[in-house]
Amino acid sequence: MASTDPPSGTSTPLDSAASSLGGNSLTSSLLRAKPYRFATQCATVDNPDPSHKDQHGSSSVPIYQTATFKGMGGQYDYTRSGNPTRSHLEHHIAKISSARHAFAVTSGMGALDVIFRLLKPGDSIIAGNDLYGGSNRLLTYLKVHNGIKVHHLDTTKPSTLLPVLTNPEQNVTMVLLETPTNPLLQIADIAAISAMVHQHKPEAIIVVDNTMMSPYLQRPLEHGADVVYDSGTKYLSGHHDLMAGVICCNREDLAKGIAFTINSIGNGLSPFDSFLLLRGVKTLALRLDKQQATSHLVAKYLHDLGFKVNYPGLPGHPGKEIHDRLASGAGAVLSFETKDKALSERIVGAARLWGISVSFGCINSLISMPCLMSHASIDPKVRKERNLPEDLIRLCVGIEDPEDLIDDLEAALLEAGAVRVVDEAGSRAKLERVRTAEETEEEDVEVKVEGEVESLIVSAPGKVILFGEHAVVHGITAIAGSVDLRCYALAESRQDGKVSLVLPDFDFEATWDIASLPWDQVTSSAKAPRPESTPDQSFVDVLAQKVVRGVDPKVVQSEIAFLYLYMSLSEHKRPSQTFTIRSALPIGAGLGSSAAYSVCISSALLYTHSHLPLPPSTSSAHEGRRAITPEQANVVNAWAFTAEKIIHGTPSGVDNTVASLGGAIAFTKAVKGREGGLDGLHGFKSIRFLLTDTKVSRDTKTLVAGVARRKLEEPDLVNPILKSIQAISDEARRCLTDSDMSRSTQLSTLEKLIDENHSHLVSLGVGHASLEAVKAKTGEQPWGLHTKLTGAGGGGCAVTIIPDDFSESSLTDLKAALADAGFETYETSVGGSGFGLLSTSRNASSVVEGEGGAEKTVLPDVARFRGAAAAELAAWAEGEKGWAFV
Ligand SMILES: N[C@@H](CCSC[C@H](N)C(=O)O)C(=O)O
Repeated sequence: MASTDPPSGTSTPLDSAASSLGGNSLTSSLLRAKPYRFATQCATVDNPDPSHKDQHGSSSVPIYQTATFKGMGGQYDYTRSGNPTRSHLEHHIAKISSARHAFAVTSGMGALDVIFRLLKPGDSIIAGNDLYGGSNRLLTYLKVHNGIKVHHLDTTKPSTLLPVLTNPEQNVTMVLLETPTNPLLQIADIAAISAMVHQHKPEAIIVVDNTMMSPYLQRPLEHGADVVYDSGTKYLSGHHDLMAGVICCNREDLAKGIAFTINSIGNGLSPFDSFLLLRGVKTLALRLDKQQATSHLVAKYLHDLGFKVNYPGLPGHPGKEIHDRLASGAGAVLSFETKDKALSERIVGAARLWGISVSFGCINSLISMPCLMSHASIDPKVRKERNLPEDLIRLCVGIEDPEDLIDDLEAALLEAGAVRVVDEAGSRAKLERVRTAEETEEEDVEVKVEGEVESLIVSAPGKVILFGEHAVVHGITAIAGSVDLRCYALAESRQDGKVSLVLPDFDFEATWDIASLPWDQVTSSAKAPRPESTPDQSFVDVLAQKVVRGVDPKVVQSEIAFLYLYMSLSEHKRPSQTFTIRSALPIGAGLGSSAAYSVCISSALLYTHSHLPLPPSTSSAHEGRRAITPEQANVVNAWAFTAEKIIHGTPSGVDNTVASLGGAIAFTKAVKGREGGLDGLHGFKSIRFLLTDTKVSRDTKTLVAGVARRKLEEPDLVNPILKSIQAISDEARRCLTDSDMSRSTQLSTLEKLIDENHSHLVSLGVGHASLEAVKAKTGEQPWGLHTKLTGAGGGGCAVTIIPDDFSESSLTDLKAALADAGFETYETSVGGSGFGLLSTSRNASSVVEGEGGAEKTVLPDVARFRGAAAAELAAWAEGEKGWAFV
């Protein structure tokens, strides 16, 4: 193993004496202090031990072709444990890889095996679903023989890792990334994934296979990875005349473990191969520059002919933006599809200059079919599941003349019948790709176009604060629960390059040209997988100033939140969609309508933009409960919180959490160094409430500020009230979660707490005559019910608990009496499901028994959804089967 000190000529700070010199000396000192560029670093091999001089001054590192070393207590004793030629190589590799430690072993797979030995039985590893066949084979071995759980996930979408990462039953200790992947050249955001993994699983190690890029183009340790390995057989050596693997890391503990394994199993690189590899590395930059330049030409050539080409250097590559951030070039491997396996075989067979061979990185150009060669060890069924096309051709571009390479490829394409000549004039005949018979057939029947996304309906509940409003601002616990008045969003795909937001309840509709949206404003902080804790204000400002169409401030905020999430979650697909959003919740009545809206847009976008996998479809409402995992709900909640922040500035997070997760929660805000927290209250049966909207509008900000001012001016009055409210919330929490408490005791306890909390709120100055009127009416005989204001007070809504045995006729009478007094009532229950999802696609919609027992697929009645009055939406949703809920 080798550890690096700053390489000579790389970063020596100017000493003070030099800086005091003038003229030539200063200029020369400055020049000497400049770090060497990569190509120079490659070509200059420093001695790992600067005090050691070769006795003959050899220009090239000698091959210490010896198994043993004489004497005792010296640096080397046995070549398995260490060898001077290998040390030189390892030192050199560490230097060019931004690494403190480097190790050279006998192959790339040998390197991965050494790294995998950091795992223990019971550990889980996350790896990509597009990865080198040999890595897949070794992972399968670990799964079958070593008790290690392996999760193959789509690493191009970091959010898909979250459910496994945050699952307490999965002890994820390693995440293995390839980027670009082999053979589909897909991009994984090393920086985003490393940050996410380190946040959720600080003990997990991010390992990156950097073979495709080599340290010249990408140095993953600089982006947060913990361990990087390369098959040295490829670009590092460059000539396909040796097998080698290298491992780099910065962490001492990992370096120790790796060194121990290499010495124990004895797969350190031999002296002769170390010499050869060191020689190859010297020309790495030179070779790759040439290979990469030609790769761009070849990729463009194939793309222009009409083939689907995978190469991150092509403008339309879906991961290009991320790749350009991580790496300084697209590399020299590309793959393309012909849509016909036999045709691909003919092309490969017809190539002459392109040698049919596995591997890549050689100065000679190679052509291969991954499914028959490098990835043949992956079960064909698994290859199919992972969308690895059997017809895929991989090209590894060498240093030959680009014209010769393109000529040879063109000849092979023509001979195989993959292209035909359409115009022979000019120095190069004009060709076009011949569509396969299957493709032409498919085009006739295929209705789904590329870029189309799933259409679906989502819904999210509103919330009611049962206890602790206002006091929550001052660090007192609030208890809030979901209400079964919900917001609904229908997301439909279209194909005209436009996106629409339709809010029928506001009589609002806007359509934007997707291409004309300000995409340059979507900074990495605003992007998936997880939103930043604060929305990007300059992005919000641009949307507000240049893009939104509405006039009503509520509509404007909803538009901005929608566009912010749509653009942040679009990544490169930018799908054409229409979002129609309806709400059964009264707007601005303190029932969390904006949070329900935020959860609807967040979930609809996360699912239709494939950041989250759709839950399995279900045929009954009951089966759908808990079909959406809490991990997915947390991702939805995080983006909904961003939308809430855009709409409200600094919301507490209670509303969106209840709208995402459902049930009830106890929320305590962190105040003055005291820790806050948010706990789900589990195990209580939903409770019926009557919500009464007084229709008296009020300004929440003014009411909150009023309580704060009173607290400052009259601390002796306000502080004891806050203390009592804390006691009320504590008792409510115990009562709601005590499974031994009888239902009647539970309800009567809540009634008592409702009365107490209401009188405290009145003392805090947030009562209102209209609320007192509701309280008095509901408390009258024969009803005798208990009511409190909910939310900001000063008008808005009151909440009345309805005992289980309260008769329907009494309820009808009460509602009529309240309506006569000018109030609007909503019957609801508290503590139901969080957000729900109903797929409208052909495959995932519900299947019911039709005439004669035959099964038929029933699509949701979207026309009814659009046309129903707000009060009828719940009945419409009830009638639709196949909902999945949190
Ligand atoms: N028969 C070998 C195939 C090696 S493929 C080598 C290389 N990593 C590539 O992607 O071409 C095996 O089964 O491992």
